[in-house]
Amino acid sequence: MAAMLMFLLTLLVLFISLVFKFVFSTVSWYLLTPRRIRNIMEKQGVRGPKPRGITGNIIEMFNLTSQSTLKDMDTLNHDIVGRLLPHYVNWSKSYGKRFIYWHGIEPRMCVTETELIKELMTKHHLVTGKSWLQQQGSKHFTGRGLLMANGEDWYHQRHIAAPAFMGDKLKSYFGHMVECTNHMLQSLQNAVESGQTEFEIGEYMARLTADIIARTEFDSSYEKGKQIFHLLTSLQHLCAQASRHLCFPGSRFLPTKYNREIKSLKMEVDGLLLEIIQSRKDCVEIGRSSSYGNDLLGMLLDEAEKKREDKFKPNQQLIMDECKTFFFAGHETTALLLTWTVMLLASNPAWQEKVRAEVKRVCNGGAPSVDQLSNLTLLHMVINESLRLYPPATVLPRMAFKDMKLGDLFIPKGLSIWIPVLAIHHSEELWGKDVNEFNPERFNSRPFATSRHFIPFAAGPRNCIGQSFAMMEAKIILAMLISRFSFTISESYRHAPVVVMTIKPKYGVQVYLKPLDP
Ligand code: HEM
Repeated sequence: MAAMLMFLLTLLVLFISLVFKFVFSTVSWYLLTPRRIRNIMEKQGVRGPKPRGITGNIIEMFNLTSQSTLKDMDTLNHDIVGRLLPHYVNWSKSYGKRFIYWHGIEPRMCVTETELIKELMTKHHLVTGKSWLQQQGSKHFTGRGLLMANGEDWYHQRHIAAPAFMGDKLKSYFGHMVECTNHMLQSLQNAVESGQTEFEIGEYMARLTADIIARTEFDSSYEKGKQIFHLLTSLQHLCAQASRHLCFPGSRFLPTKYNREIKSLKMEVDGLLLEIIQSRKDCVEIGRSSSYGNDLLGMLLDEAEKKREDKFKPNQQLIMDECKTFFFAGHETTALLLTWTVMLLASNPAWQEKVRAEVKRVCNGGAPSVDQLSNLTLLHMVINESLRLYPPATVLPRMAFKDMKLGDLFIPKGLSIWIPVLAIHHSEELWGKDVNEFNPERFNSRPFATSRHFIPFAAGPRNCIGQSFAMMEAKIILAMLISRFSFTISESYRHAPVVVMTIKPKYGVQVYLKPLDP
């Protein structure tokens, strides 16, 4: 009896301490820490809009962007910051260059000063990273893949993936890129021959870049991986709404329609990826193949095999997360870059002609060779200008995991620093009066191309791992497209950029295509 009482008492004490711990961490998480961070930043003169309960400023941001993107833009101009980041415009007017706002309970300090940004990206990459809210938001999408990894995990994952994007390995993708582009050009040609004149070029670019990433990184193809790609796109759309669903304590555990939908999609994608991974393993086990393959998936499987005792050895879930990360990061961003560039060239015929003449001169009328790519300087300038006006990643987030100094500021642990890339790329102060005009000439001088306020691929050790891959791909595709077709913007094109994780044309980009004489 006494033993029984003792047991029940222990259970009770355990239960009370668990409840106490839960209450304390909830109060600290939702109230004390945000309040502490706010006080510290206010004392340093960093202020911002008043947060509303646990939703912070999310509702205000949501209402402002819903309003500003309700209609199409009146004309085809590139003055898009007020449309896509209306909250940034309002708050920077009221509170200055540095301000703090609340994404739910997560404090985010917006910074546009280039010196601070450089310091943050180059010096503090190991003590800053992706926040809990961001990680939770993409937990069922790209999971703990490279894009969302932090600290030592990030370091090891980056180390494993980096060789896939360098030197000869990178050059080895060239042939695949040309082959996939030829395939797309042929389907455009067939459509033209059957009488079609208008094309939504975004669809073609999305399919082409999916095909390229599938072939180069996973030895598959768009057609083979179609089901995975569609499921991933649906997952991405759901995850883009995550912040609205994650504000409330414990909301991620509730069986809401949103949570159920997202989990079931994730299970479906993972199931399909598992089949691909298993079939690679089976090929090695039964002796049909001597290695897991030369692509990124093969490298990850090799690593999992090699480092059996290592705590950083990629497990099955991480391999699947990495596949999803590279597919998402490596296909959509490049497709958008290409789509916006076609829109810009279609509405700027003089530049289209200049680039076409350069491609003709450099490539002698054929597809470019890997060595000729660096001679396509005008095309390079056009791509940069497109990345400046429509950077696929509009903001760069970094959360401080330790107290640190940034310039003259003391940054407390738990504060997220947000770099509004789109606003920096459209700053009149940094780029001059013609900031919202398409003028690739501004990239003619080298210092501009490498300047600190041009950061479409981020900067420092945690920059885009696929930057060279993306630039090579974009140059090949645009050079081949421009030498086969001339294009003008269609009357049905509606200029309506929106942000759904990345900057997208809401209704696609419709162009008229005309085949050129060979
Ligand atoms: C025009 C095309 C692209 C743009 C504009 C772009 C932009 C970016 C940016 C801004 C980041 C930093 C994100 C952050 O830290 O929050 C990033 C990271 C990343 N990108 Fe790209 N990217 C492009 C193409 C690619 C391609 C082709 C791949 C792979 C094949 C790729 C894979 C990645 C990965 C894995 C990361 C995470 C790197 C890390 O955290 O260490 N990206 N990209």
